[in-house]
Amino acid sequence: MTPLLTAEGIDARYGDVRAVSGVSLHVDQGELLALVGANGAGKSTLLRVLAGAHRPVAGAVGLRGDDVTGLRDFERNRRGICLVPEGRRLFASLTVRENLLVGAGSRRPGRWDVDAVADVLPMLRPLLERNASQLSGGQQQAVAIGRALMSNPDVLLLDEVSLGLAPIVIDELYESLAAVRGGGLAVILVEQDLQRTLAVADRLVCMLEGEAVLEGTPHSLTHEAITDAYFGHVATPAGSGPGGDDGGPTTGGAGW
Ligand SMILES: Nc1ncnc2c1ncn2[C@@H]1O[C@H](COP(=O)(O)OP(=O)(O)OP(=O)(O)O)[C@@H](O)[C@H]1O
Repeated sequence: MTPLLTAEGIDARYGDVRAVSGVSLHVDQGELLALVGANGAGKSTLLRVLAGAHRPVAGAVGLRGDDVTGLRDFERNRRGICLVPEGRRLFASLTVRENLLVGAGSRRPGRWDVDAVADVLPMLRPLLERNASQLSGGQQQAVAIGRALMSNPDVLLLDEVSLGLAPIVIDELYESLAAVRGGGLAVILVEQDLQRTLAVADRLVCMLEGEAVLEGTPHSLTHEAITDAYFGHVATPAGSGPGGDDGGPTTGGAGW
């Protein structure tokens, strides 16, 4: 079976800064692939390369076997790749409903309209006529996800959806994500909270200093292997385990 979305040998830079180096990965229809790694590992850059928002210096992006490397972000959006970037980027002067309708611009056929979005993101239903500037962080994130769904994507790229949000709001967003995934949608998720990631991911790829250093299913990988790949060392020094202050993974308070 041809994977839905592929990256082959991606190199990406910001001037002299090498952000992604030789990364290959794929996601299948209906699969949730988690991208994990420390701050600066290259996860956001890789998502932007997949979405067409950052041009790689080498490598190729494929969608259903077609090479889409030369297509711009809006062209890839029309073909079913949609990025929810870190930072939400809503139109502050528009209502929630209007922000959602902006996402429908690609006019791809599919199941998503304002009502269907409000069904899976119920916190939005009472807010549809409210101005986006009046929303909490969690509500803004829900709008950003809903706006992406309105484009009827085949693959959704989610960058740090839970950043800065209260745990109860994150729980609600993850419940919505489970509802959203029906119907074969593929998701690539960047998330700092490893415990949450392991609970929802079908497969994960760990990045370190721009490279993909570990890949497998949550069941096939030990916590030690993930932690070592995350930090780039073989043994975890005393006092610097996951969830510490060194930019490492957070575990939502539960040890693993
Ligand atoms: N706009 C930019 N200009 C210059 N360098 C950048 C820019 N954005 C990212 N970088 C650098 O590229 C590298 C990869 O960053 P990237 O944001 O992709 O990593 P990340 O894994 O998503 O980290 P984070 O979790 O902090 O977002 C880092 O060294 C970062 O400093």
